[in-house]
Amino acid sequence: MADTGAAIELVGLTKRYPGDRQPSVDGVTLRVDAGETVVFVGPSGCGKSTTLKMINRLIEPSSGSVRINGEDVTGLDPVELRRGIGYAIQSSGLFPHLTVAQNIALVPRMAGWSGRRVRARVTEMLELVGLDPGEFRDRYPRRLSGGQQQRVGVARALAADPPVLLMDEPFGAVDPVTRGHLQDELLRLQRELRKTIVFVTHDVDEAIKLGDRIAVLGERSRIAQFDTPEAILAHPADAFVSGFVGSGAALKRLDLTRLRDLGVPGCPTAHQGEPLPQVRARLRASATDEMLLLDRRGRPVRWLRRADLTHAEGPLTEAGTPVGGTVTRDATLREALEAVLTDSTGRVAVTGPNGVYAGAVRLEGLLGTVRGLLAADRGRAREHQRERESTRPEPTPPEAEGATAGRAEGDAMGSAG
Ligand SMILES: Nc1ncnc2c1ncn2[C@@H]1O[C@H](COP(=O)(O)OP(=O)(O)OP(=O)(O)O)[C@@H](O)[C@H]1O
Repeated sequence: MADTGAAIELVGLTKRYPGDRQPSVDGVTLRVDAGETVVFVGPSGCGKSTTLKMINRLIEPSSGSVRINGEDVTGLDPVELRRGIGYAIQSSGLFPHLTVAQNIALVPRMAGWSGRRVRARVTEMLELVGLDPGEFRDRYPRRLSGGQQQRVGVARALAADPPVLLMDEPFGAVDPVTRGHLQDELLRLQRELRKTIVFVTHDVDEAIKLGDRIAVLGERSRIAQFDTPEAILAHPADAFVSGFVGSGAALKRLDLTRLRDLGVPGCPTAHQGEPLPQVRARLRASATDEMLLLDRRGRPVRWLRRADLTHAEGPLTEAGTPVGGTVTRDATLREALEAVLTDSTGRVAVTGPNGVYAGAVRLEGLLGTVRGLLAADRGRAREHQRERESTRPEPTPPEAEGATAGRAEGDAMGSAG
């Protein structure tokens, strides 16, 4: 049975490595809700990994606390604690002398599961991450590609069904295409499992794609902004965040919404074999100049304009122009925009399962939708900011400011979400 997420609270979490004058992580305060994916993103060396490893106590905090479902974990036995927290890292961290199955089975075995239950779980986990158990179970890690190793790493992290999953650049070591697939897999898994995930990356696009919320971290893990990807793109809190988010924020935003989220607009359709006068009448009665001809299985095959129908004499299957590219209802707005921009007449048919007609999008309509979306994001982000400002603590007296500035900002941002 799936153990779904647990809330995580970091309170004034600080790490000063021995011999360092400055802490590497300075007073991080934030809350990750149960079942949420929060991504820590920030420049190299800002303390993302250190913050993450303090959650499962691979690194002991110098001060501050971590609470999981309200319980302070700094008092727990670290080994016991780590059994309840999945952990996936960039190099996959697989033991080279153990097979795939043995690697995945490690934590369930330590937790005392029966051999039968462990074997069933290994099979289930391999299927979950898209690897054929028969083919991969008995392989050693050296006989896997980088992407396959990372999948096994994720399977191992999930094997004991922990409510919390920590992921430290888990897809950092693979090519961009495989990385995209692994990200899609994680999104799919997360829709099913609803774990609480803290994910570290320095790739802002990855953060935008995967995070329910993103914590943009600056030096010493100071929280520069903690908000939804939409709000961060629409309204970066300061120059550091906008510099980090980079150019093209509006285009990045288009990746966050899929056509199906918006409801795909329809367009008039005709079926092969329908009488021509009936088809002409339908197009005349519609507000548009063009319709889609569907084949016997309901798949769009040709675009028909009024003039095509006026001159049509033979079967409709030879009238008009063939449907070139189509997009599915799962396409992101960016993919849909790309498709209409490359179509010579600025429209594209949308399909559902089995290529069946689901609607059509046009350049003008899509641009209007995108403008509306960006304006709504800006409105919401401004609203968030006003809320944050109204809950910000009273200004610190000048003499104490230097000592607590980082902490106070972390508190204000952390409580905002
Ligand atoms: N074991 C350690 N001993 C001393 N200093 C350390 C140790 N681990 C990390 N640091 C220092 O702490 C700071 C933060 O490191 P950390 O690995 O947490 O950053 P990061 O944001 O995850 O970086 P990256 O994106 O490059 O992995 C760095 O200045 C690093 O040199």
